Amino acid sequence: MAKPKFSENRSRNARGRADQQPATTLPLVTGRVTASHGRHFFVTTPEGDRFEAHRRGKKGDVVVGDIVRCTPPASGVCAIEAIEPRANLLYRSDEWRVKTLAANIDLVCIVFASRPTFNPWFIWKALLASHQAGIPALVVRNKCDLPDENDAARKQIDLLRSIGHDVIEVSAKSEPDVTRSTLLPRLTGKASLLVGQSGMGKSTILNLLVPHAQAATREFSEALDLGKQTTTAARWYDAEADDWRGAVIDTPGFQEFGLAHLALNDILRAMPDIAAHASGCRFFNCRHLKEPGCTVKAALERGEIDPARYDFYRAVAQGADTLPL
Ligand SMILES: Nc1nc2c(ncn2[C@@H]2O[C@H](COP(=O)(O)OP(=O)(O)OP(=O)(O)O)[C@@H](O)[C@H]2O)c(=O)[nH]1
Ligand SMILES: [Zn+2]
Repeated sequence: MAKPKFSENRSRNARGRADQQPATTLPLVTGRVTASHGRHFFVTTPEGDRFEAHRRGKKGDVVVGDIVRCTPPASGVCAIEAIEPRANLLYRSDEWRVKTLAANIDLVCIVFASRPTFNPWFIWKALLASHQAGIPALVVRNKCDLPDENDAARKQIDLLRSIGHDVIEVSAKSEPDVTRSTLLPRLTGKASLLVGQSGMGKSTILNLLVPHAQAATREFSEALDLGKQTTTAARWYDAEADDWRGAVIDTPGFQEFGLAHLALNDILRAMPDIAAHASGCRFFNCRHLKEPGCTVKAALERGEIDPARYDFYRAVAQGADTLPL
């Protein structure tokens, strides 16, 4: 997994500012942020101890997956003093703004199924966001036991594979053992973030991989007195089963990936089916939207680009920065 430098107690994140200096002289405890709700966090140490944490100074900068240094817990609660540098950071967004989703992820698993009807844009957005964050992605088609009306799932898999994405097909509920043995070789030793539209089978897959996940969720809700309230933050579950080690990060109530931070170059790099036609445009900084003499538009008109993919490209590119290629 991209790494918990648990034993290190360095101060390179403290940046020498007074408000970031530890308020205690006792040695700091290092751990992983495994859950969050507003300004409350759960930090888990490498020994498996878990305690509630608050960010010193009430900064909104802690995200699930962070390795943090905390004051030794008093009555089960500690203060997060510093965040270790992150290997990567994924974003999500809602209607109003872009927010962080999770840090230090090794693999993004994008789950979809033929029922309920999936939205290809969700998959494509997740692929863009993963690519931009520099994290490999694995597309998981679940519920293969259900009929695939109009072959929508099959066509999607063919498209994704044709542009170089890794896709596996499972039936988490009807074939749990096969699903587990298909997933484990890909997930072992990694921190894998599960994303998917509601009802695609994320929870079923999570419970298959980390059987204690439900109990851990209950414990978290009780400790923070959340009741039935759901949270939009991710949750990190360490798996220490006999047959595998790794972590699975669940994203309940997940809405959208934040793509507002993407530049045109990022989008094209993550869409090779569009980028393949993006050489020879009349303008060197062509955005392949309305410019005359555009080779992407010409390829679209010749039927060499999937119109649905171009529509998606256009929607995302219209919100992107204009950087010359
Ligand atoms: N037929 C079939 N049903 C499945 C499969 N996997 C999950 N389901 C069912 O699909 C429904 C939704 O599964 P969940 O695991 O709750 O889906 P989710 O993605 O976690 O949904 P949210 O909690 O809303 O985000 C449940 O009724 C599952 O039993 C499968 O492989 N085949
Ligand atoms: Zn162009």
